[in-house]
Amino acid sequence: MDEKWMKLAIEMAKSTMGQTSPNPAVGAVVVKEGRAVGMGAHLKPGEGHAEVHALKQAGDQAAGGTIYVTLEPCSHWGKTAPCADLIIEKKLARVVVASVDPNPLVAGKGLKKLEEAGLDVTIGVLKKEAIELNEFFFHHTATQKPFVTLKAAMTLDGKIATSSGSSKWITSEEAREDVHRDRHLHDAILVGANTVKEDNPSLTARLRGDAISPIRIVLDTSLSIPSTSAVLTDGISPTWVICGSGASEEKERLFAKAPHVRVIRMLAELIELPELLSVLGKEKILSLYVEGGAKIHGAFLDQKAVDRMVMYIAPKIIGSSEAFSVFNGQGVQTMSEAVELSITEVKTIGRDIKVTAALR
Ligand SMILES: Nc1c(/N=C/[C@H](O)[C@H](O)[C@H](O)COP(=O)(O)O)[nH]c(=O)[nH]c1=O
Ligand SMILES: Nc1c(N[C@@H]2O[C@H](COP(=O)(O)O)[C@@H](O)[C@H]2O)[nH]c(=O)[nH]c1=O
Ligand SMILES: [Zn+2]
Repeated sequence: MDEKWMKLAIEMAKSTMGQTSPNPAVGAVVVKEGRAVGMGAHLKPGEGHAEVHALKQAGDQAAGGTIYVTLEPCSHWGKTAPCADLIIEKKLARVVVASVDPNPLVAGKGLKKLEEAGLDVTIGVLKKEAIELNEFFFHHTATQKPFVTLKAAMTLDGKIATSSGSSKWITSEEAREDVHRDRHLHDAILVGANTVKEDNPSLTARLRGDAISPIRIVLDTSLSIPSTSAVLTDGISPTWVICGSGASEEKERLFAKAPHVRVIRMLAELIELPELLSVLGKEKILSLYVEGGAKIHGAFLDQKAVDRMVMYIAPKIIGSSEAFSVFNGQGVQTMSEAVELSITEVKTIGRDIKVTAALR
């Protein structure tokens, strides 16, 4: 029966993915004599944790019951009171946890507190599913840098635009909606100055129904994008323009006039990815969706700053040696240096294919 209740907790946590960052997505169910008496998920950073919602609903039926949580109950004072203490106070008899919380403030302390208070603690029920749920949170806790997903949309012959720069559209409506779903799941989306100049993209998650648009990050060493660009003027979601140390102060002031725009100046002349990722990590960006173009993709590949590749392939051929391929930059000279991946998913979306691969 443990799996049945943990499955419910995981389903609830899954439904909140994309809205809890920089906190993990967490689900909790309180069960008493075989019946669910309380359930809840963490809905927004700074608000109640999953356990708090579930225990509130359970009321005094929680005493003597079991609580199933997808993540180890926290034991520290963050923006909210520690859940481990609340579980003890409400006299639960048993706690079932799917995954341990890697946050150094919690890591094992919550479980220890519960065991010392005499509760029966079970760990690891549906652990794999629970960890997959919070891959971005666990990665950021371990590295202090965002989990990087690199996404490209290409023709069957590996091009992202014709020699004249035409690229609308390569993939179909359904595939582009799938992209918007992935944008919703990431804290930030990143493109280079050339993509802004070529496509003037909005980089928002415009799903049928509701979606959360990520923070839009534009790598623009010399602040060269037009001040009329959609990302600078539409005010739909925050835009952070990253520039080199030598970019014009005048342009910086002009861009930063819009309330939703921030200019972040790097220490180096050129934007170095390791510095960028640690700056974003400090800004609590747990996940970064790198949408292009070829120069950006080349830089992330050359510097091995990618955790997952998502390739959309359309059944179209455009040919020409002048057409734009997916990765500019250095690349490798011999096949033995090729970047090795393991393909984790292949699926068709409408007439396109989506290939997801993890770096080995
Ligand atoms: N050209 C294609 C893409 N092109 C992606 C570009 O990098 C840029 O993000 C687009 O112009 C998206 O703009 P917006 O944010 O929707 O306004 N991406 C895709 O998945 N398929 C394509 O065919
Ligand atoms: N969201 C969540 C937990 N999140 C844990 O607590 C930290 C955030 O604390 P606070 O700033 O107080 O919200 C977060 O980094 C993670 O370690 N823990 C839980 O017991 N249940 C929850 O539902
Ligand atoms: Zn908590």
